[in-house]
This record gives sequence, structure tokens and C-alpha cells, in this order.
Amino acid sequence: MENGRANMKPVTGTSQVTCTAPVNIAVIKYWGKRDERLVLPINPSLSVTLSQDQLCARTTVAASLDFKKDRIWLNGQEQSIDAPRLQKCLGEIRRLARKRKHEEERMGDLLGCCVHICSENNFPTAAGLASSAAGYACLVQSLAKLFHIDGDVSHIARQGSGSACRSMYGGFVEWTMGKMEDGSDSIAKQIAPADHWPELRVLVVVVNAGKKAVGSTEGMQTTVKTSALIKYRAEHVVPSRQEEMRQAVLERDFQTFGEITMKDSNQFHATCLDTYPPIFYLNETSKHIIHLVHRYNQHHGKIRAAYTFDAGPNAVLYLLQEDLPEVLALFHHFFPATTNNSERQFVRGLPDVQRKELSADLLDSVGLEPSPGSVQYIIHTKAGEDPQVLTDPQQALLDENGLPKKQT
Ligand SMILES: Nc1ncnc2c1ncn2[C@@H]1O[C@H](COP(=O)(O)OP(=O)(O)OP(=O)(O)O)[C@@H](O)[C@H]1O
Ligand SMILES: C[C@@](O)(CCOP(=O)(O)OP(=O)(O)O)CC(=O)O
Repeated sequence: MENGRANMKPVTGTSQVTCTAPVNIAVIKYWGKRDERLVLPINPSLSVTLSQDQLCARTTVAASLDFKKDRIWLNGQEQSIDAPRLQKCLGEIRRLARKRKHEEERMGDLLGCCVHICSENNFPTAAGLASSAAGYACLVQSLAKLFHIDGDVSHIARQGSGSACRSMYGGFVEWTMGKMEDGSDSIAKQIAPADHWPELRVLVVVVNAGKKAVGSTEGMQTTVKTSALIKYRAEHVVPSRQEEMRQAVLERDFQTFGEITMKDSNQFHATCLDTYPPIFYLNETSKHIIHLVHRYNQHHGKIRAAYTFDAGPNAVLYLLQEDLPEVLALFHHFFPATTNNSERQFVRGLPDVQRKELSADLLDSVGLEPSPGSVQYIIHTKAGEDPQVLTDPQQALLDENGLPKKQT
């Protein structure tokens, strides 16, 4: 992978670009829009971009005068190109490209071409694992490269899915609310690069990889309409929290980082409960995980692991490398794999699983009944880089005719 120009040819035949883009998991949550059309948030948010070695979207975009219409395939299935958010991203990219056409000789006849888009995620789609963030970041990055647009395009990714703007950067990223009516200052910015905090580890605990009942877009609309708590949160809680969190990241202060992460996740889910009718994203296993983490931290008298939950029951844990063996041992003990979720695949992305003996004291402090099979699997990962261009044509998802490659 390299972050330079893509495998682009002049538009005599087909011009094609392939990119990958990361998932990001917020530690200060975005929930609620002040402008639905432009996807402008009611509060700023802050997230960690995850490594693409474990979780990523991959997208190939191709432009050709031979294509009759714009088309998109997602995870092997052709989808409607008329989806409003897709249209918004395509339209914005073409608008920017038109504006820059006179400065860009390379643009050639690209603007007269239709595009084919093919994308896949290497993890479950629409299951509360931020597939829309990785997916729209990947789409916008690939289209920007195809149309020779340089510079920040996070304001375009934002219009695909709000959280996608944060996946345009690696490491630790904030999404500023902005004040402008056109949303041009509601953009993502990196506050620290991926290697800023090398000891930080991330465990994505997959409780349920199925499609969730209430999508984020609809869920946050109802919250904004019906919850008094969300207004209080946006006006009186998040602004100072965002500052504290930025400082905690810059100082690699895990105690503050962990505490704010858990409190912010809890408040986000409290606003879901305050929604009318209420929205429940956490399930019994999520609650077990919350208890486990608090009792574990209490046992050690400090925060050693911090949980956060998006719009679904899956937990994401932030922790430091030195505590990884113990935390994994706790999950093996309290959420043992069954034959359906076999031991070998239980923890993914960790070459040599270090096991640690748990003290009787610690097991006693946690004091939960083991719940076999309720965690499907765990992905071990860390902070990672921004979207990448893939230059090897073998990794493209479209063939030389601009059609999805046959699966082998
Ligand atoms: N690789 C992709 N390319 C383009 N669009 C994608 C891609 N992956 C997901 N999407 C879009 O995002 C939608 C899923 O978004 P949704 O918000 O429901 O789930 P999620 O992002 O997995 O969860 P959450 O945002 O709550 O963490 C898909 O239905 C599709 O429209
Ligand atoms: C709970 C969240 O993951 C919500 C993400 O919402 P989306 O970005 O998926 O919503 P839309 O802007 O409507 O597409 C919190 C977060 O990522 O900050």
C-alpha cells in the first residue's frame, strides 16, 4: 500500500482507483444532527481510527466513456445508485472536480464519464461496527483520487455518513461542529497520529454481528425530536468533555481517557433510553461486559480497561498492552467459547495469544456467572492509518471492463 497517486490511466479507456479505509470508534459520541441534509452534528466528537490490518472497507471506482450509467456493487450485490447519500457524495465530488477542471489538465474527459463503484467490507455490514464510516470514507477517498482532487474531503464523507468524516484521518481524530451554514467548517482533523500512543490496544468484542433494529440515522432523529437529555448533553456536557479528552490523548493519560470514554458511552445510551419510544442498543451481554470492566478496574484500584458501545450491543474496549493478557483471560473465563465459536478463532488479530492465570481474588471480585457462547469473537487491533491507495491491480474489485471480478 502507498499513499500516493493511484493506478490511474488517462481516460482513453477505463481509469480506475482502489482504496481501503478504516473504521473509527468514537470516545466522545456523535448522536444528533442540527441539519439533516448537510449532516451537521449538534456536538463535536472524537475518535480513534482503527488499523486496517483487521477491519477495513475496500473500494474500486472506475470511470469510462463506455459506461452507460453510474452503478454500485456492495459486498457482491448490485445496489441502487439512487440512494440519496451516495448521490450526495458523487455530486459533491463532481462539483469540486468541475470547479478545478481548468487547473487540472489530467482531468481530461473524466467529467463526461459515468462511474462504476465496487466495495466490500472485511467485517459485518450494518451491525454497529461502523461499516458506514469505513464505507463512505473509502468511497469518497477513491472518488477524490479518481477525479484528481487533493486536500481535505472530510466534509464530503460527512455527507455520506457523519462518522465517516473521522475515518478520513488516521490516529486520534476530532470532528469539529462548525458554525457555517453551508457546513464547510464541520470537518475532521487529526489531533495525534496513529503511533502517538503505541501501548494503546483495542478489543472489538462481537456480541451480535447481525443487522441492528434501529439504524443510527433514524435513531438519532428520534432522540433529537424527543429527548431533553440530548439537548443538555450537547450544550453542557460534550464541549468541556471534548477538551478534556483531547488533553488526555495528547498526554497519553489513560485514567482520564478511560473514564471519559465510559461516561460518554453511558450518557449516549442514556439519551437512547430518554428517547420516546426508547431505543435499547445494549443487551444482557453488553451489561455483563460493563459490570466485568468496572469490577476489574475496582479490583486494581485504577482504570485498566474502558468500554464503549455504538448503536449496537458490541463492545469496544480500550486498554494498555501490559494488561492485555489479563483482560483476555477474563473474557476467556467469563465468556468462554462454545463449539459454535471455537477457541481457535475466538480472539482474532493476535498471533500468539498470551494466557494469564487469573488470581482467585480477582475472580472473586468480578463475581459474575460465566456466560458461555454469548461473545461470538474478539478482534484485537490498535490505532491505525488513514485511507490508503492500493496500486496492485490484483487488489482491484473491478476488472478491465469495469465489472465486478468473479469471486474465485
Ligand atoms: N463499503 C461500503 N461502501 C459504501 N457504503 C457502505 C459500505 N459499507 C456500508 N455502507 C453503507 O452503510 C450502511 C450501514 O450503515 P449503518 O449505520 O446502518 O451501520 P454501521 O455503520 O455498521 O453501524 P454504526 O454506524 O451504528 O456503527 C449500509 O447499508 C450501506 O448503505
Ligand atoms: C453511535 C455512533 O456510532 C453514531 C454514528 O452515526 P452515523 O455516522 O452512522 O450516522 P449518520 O450520520 O446518520 O450516517 C457514534 C459515533 O460514531 O460517533
